[in-house]
Amino acid sequence: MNEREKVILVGCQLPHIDDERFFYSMEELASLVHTANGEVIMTVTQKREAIHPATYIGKGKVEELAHLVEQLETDVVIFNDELSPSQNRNLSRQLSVRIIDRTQLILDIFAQRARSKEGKLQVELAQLQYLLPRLSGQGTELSRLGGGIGTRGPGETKLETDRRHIYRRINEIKTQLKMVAEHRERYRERRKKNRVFQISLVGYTNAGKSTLFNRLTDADSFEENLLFATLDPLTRKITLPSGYTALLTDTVGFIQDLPTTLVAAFRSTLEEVKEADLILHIVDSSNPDYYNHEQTVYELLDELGVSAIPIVTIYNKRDIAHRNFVPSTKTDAIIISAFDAHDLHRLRQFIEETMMKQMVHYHVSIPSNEGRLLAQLKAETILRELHYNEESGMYECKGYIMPKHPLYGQLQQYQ
Ligand SMILES: Nc1nc2c(ncn2[C@@H]2O[C@H](COP(=O)(O)OP(=O)(O)OP(=O)(O)O)[C@@H](O)[C@H]2O)c(=O)[nH]1
Repeated sequence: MNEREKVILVGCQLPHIDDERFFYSMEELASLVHTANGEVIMTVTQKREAIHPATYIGKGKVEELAHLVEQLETDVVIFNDELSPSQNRNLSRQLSVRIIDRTQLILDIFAQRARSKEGKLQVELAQLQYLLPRLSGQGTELSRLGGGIGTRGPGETKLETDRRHIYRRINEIKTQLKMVAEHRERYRERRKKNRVFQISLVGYTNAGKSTLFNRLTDADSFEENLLFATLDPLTRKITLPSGYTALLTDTVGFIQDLPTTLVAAFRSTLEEVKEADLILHIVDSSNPDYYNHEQTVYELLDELGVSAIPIVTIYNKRDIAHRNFVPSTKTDAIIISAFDAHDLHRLRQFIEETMMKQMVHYHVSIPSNEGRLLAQLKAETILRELHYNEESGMYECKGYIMPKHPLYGQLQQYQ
């Protein structure tokens, strides 16, 4: 979508969707349009028993819409759902303006935002998969125009070339994606060997993940008041109050009713979460729909098969929390604002304490000539206490270590 295009939003409320849900989903669509740089000038909604098979909304509503499109000099009409290829065609014809559906809009945003090679490839794949059935829809029409029975119209020939081209590109992308995945696997193995504690940030889109990621890691990741600012996992070091460093990974924000083509494509960007030792679930406490957002994230995590990984909840945006907000999670939780320095300090402590619950306590006496071991304890474990005992000539160390860490075995001899 081009900058500041004038947009009319269209939504259809079916009997099983209550008013509140419908309202939020239209609000979310408006946010998506804002993210894509469009300007919403009007919202048109209709209550229906079922979607109209030919035009999505009813005949009268289409006429009303056509009128508005002209009157308001609209550039684009965006539907809050995925339109079938024929609905899209019929509506384009009757409204004589560009028609976009929710899937296409999300694909557009993903395309704008993808940064890594893998992200870009996945978006292109999803775009081509979206395009394929729509291309064939157009084809029947073109071939009808092009020639009689049994002959091949020019449109159809072009269509087949296009289609062959798309299939070829899809295969290329799949091969490249495989290579990228293999590379990631090797990288992951290396990280695992180093036994670093890995933390993943997950959450509904716009919850504040990138903001927290930046503030916790002192690195400038992409952060904006735009949905989906984060499309690719980013990993950086986080230093905790004891001086222990862990790895923190930011992930793609999730959204309800993500188009199926995208769920498949984007799941692999969440693969990193599977490797996490701890998941931090960020929730936007200022969003009135926060409870459903939480459930959406839980569902996704369940699908990913990561229910065995410890998870804690961070309720963010305390400064503007919604008046009805009550923490609803069964997990350990903390309420913070990413903009408050003191809260960030509390958060670091909270994270460290949570990590300690997964570690085992150690108390060892290290001879003073074991400088290397001491340095390792400082960097790779949570070292809570360290003092030199003059009498014994030993360093007394107390702290917490991951049981899977190779140092754990080594420490036994110094107990
Ligand atoms: N008032 C307030 N705003 C916040 C807070 N944390 C983040 N924000 C704002 O919320 C918006 C979204 O934050 P992001 O960090 O981009 O959100 P995200 O979860 O990474 O979003 P996606 O990349 O879309 O998944 C930005 O405008 C932030 O400035 C907070 O504690 N209080």
